[in-house]
Parts: sequence; C-alpha cells; structure tokens
Amino acid sequence: MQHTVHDFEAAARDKLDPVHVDFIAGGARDEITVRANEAAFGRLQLLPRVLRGSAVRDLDITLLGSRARMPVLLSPTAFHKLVYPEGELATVRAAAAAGAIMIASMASTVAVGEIADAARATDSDAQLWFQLYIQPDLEITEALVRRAVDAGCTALVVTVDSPVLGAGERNRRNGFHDLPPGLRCENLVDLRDGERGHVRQIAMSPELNWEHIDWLRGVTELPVLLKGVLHPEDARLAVRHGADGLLLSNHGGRQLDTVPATLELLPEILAAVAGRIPIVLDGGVRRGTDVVKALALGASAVGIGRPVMWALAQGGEEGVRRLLELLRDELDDTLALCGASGLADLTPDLVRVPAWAPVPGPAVAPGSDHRFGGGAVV
Ligand SMILES: Cc1cc2nc3c(=O)[nH]c(=O)nc-3n(C[C@H](O)[C@H](O)[C@H](O)COP(=O)(O)O)c2cc1C
Ligand SMILES: CCCCCCC(=O)C(=O)O
Repeated sequence: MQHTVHDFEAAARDKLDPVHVDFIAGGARDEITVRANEAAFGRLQLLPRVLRGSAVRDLDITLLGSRARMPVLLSPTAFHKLVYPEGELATVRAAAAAGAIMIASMASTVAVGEIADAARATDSDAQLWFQLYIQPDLEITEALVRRAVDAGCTALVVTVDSPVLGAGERNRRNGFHDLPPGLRCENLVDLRDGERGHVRQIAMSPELNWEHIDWLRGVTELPVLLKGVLHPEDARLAVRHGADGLLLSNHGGRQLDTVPATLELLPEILAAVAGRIPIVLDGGVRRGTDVVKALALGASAVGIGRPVMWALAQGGEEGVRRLLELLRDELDDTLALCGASGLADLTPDLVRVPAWAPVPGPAVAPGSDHRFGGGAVV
C-alpha cells in the first residue's frame, strides 16, 4: 500500500521496463537540476501559527477562469500509454474525480478530444488544459490549437524551454527515442496528409521568438500560459506579450541542466510580474508541505509531473486517484497544522530559510587537517 508519493515510485519501478523507468525518472546531463528541485523544498522551514484554524479547510482555487478543488495541477507528461494501457483516459478520470486541472501533453497517446470526452463522462466540472510546442509550421500549430479548442480545453500551456530536446543521457544509453509499435502521438495524426503520429513529427524549434507568442495571441482567445520562463527579464517580456500566466518550470530538470530549482526562482519571478499574472510552479513537489511552501511564497498553484506517471504505472486510474487524495490529505493536514483555514491564509511569514546554519570557516590549507580552523598541525 502506498502511503507517500515516493511509495508510488517504488511500486512503479517494480512493474515497469527499466528503460521506461529511466525515461520518467531521468533528466538532462548530470541531473543536477532534477535533484535541486526536491532539495529546495527540504531546505525551507515552516513556521506555523496557532489557535486560529477552522474545522474545515478550503482548498478550492480559480485559475484563469478554471475552477478546481485543489491547487495541484497535473503538469503535462507525454506517453501515458507507455506505462498503462488506458493511458491518459485513466489519468483524466482520476483528475476529474479529484477536481484537479489536468494539462494534456501535446505528445499524449490519446487524442485530446477523447481525453476531454472521458473527463466529461465523469460529470465532474474539472477543467482540461492543453500543452503546446509551437511548431515552425504555423498551419500545423493552428490545427493543434483548433483540436484543443474543439475538445473544450480552457487554457493553453505553451512550453518555451525546448528550443532543442534536452539531453537525456539515460535515454541515449538505452536507445529510447520513439514510442513502441502500436502507440502514437494521437494529436499529431493526420495534421498533414499521411502523418501517422510519430514522435519525430514534433519539431523543437530554436528559431521561435516572442513574435510567435504575439501570433498565438491572435489565433486564440483561450488564456495562454508560458511554461519554462526562468529569467526575470523573460517574465517581464511574457507580461508585455500578453501571457495570461506562467508555469514556472525547469521541465523537471529535463532541459537545461544546472538551472536553479524552481522554488528558488519563485521570489524573483513574482517580483518581475508584480501581481499582473498568476504563477504556477512545478518541479520537485512531493508533499503537502511543499505545496504549502510554494503557495505561501506566492505561487497560485503547483504542478506535479513524475508522481502522476508513477501512480499511473502502479495502479492506473485508481493509482492516480489515490495519489491525488494523498496529496490533498497532506495539504489539508499541513494547513491545519499551520493554523490556516484555507489557502487564503498562506502568507510568506509562514516560511523560513534556516538561520542557524554554521558559518563555514576558511578553506583548509594544504598540510592542515584541522577542519574549521585551518591551523597547522603540530
Ligand atoms: C515523463 C515526463 C514527460 C514529460 N512530458 C512533457 C511534455 O510533453 N511537455 C512538457 O511541457 N513537459 C513535459 N514534462 C515536464 C513536466 O511537465 C513537468 O515540468 C515536470 O515533470 C515537473 O517536475 P516533477 O516531475 O519533479 O514534478 C515531462 C516530464 C516527465 C517526467
Ligand atoms: C520530441 C519529443 C516530444 C516529447 C517530449 C516529452 C517531454 O517534454 C519530456 O520531457 O519527455
């Protein structure tokens, strides 16, 4: 039985082909950023208030017009059928049951229209968003946007951190470059005559620039969030170019390695956008305490990537459902322990950077074995 988000990973690792485990767990190059994301949450402390809570905590959010019953979104992840036969259909049913916003990947193995139908069939009012890699062929991009709009998606998430595909060295070593026979990127099927939905149809485009965002603003009225803006100057540009929100993400450490943890960047990005647009953060969120830290510091919501893949592999729809319940329970418990009656009570004063860390001494001089003082050995 899984009692923590990490338990789903352990269970999934027992079931999955090790090549697929590497695809999910892996990051770019030395995976320094993969580790940094989770570690950043561990470094921050919570400083709770007492005697001011309430019996029931309000976890609802409204984000760019989309209502949700929890502030945890399912970040876009490709290829769900790789780990579970029903793929994204199972994921979206679980998201709908939890009232969580799912962001369907453009590289999903079920077409976005079918994912949306499955969500609607649950009678939940949970919203579906669509993640887009802008393609150099704008007609193709427009056709993809149309598919998302026709499906009833209520926001577009444009991934801008992938001018080239990240260097996943595990995938290279394993020779994992494509979906196995029988699986396809269904959103890409028949975009042009005879196109079959191959992964390699997706062009990562180093020539993309801000004019493409202006163009996209002109072809859709859906709210547009940019995913993968890390530099504060780009956050300011995003506002100027009409972005409705940012998904502050380093792609789970899968694109440029050694970029900072997203949590560390949050204060700078918030300062850059100055309250004009909401910031959703993903990367390393594994606990209810992580959600509380990000929201207390000013994020409007968080996203999870790998945990969904692990839970889907472990138990399909039921697995993802339990994962989301677990995170919801941990979040609710953390709010109670922080003296918060809802998300609105989360303020930056509840989060601390530890002040007690020992001040490092001078560098150890050659010939010395004194760890802190640097004096000569006598
Ligand atoms: C297996 C996998 C597939 C992913 N596929 C996509 C994708 O298709 N589009 C995208 O923008 N990001 C993709 N991402 C990145 C996630 O959206 C998200 O930014 C990241 O996983 C968050 O970090 P976490 O895994 O630590 O929660 C993928 C991540 C993983 C692990
Ligand atoms: C050309 C590859 C398309 C799938 C990209 C999935 C992704 O973003 C990931 O991180 O994996």
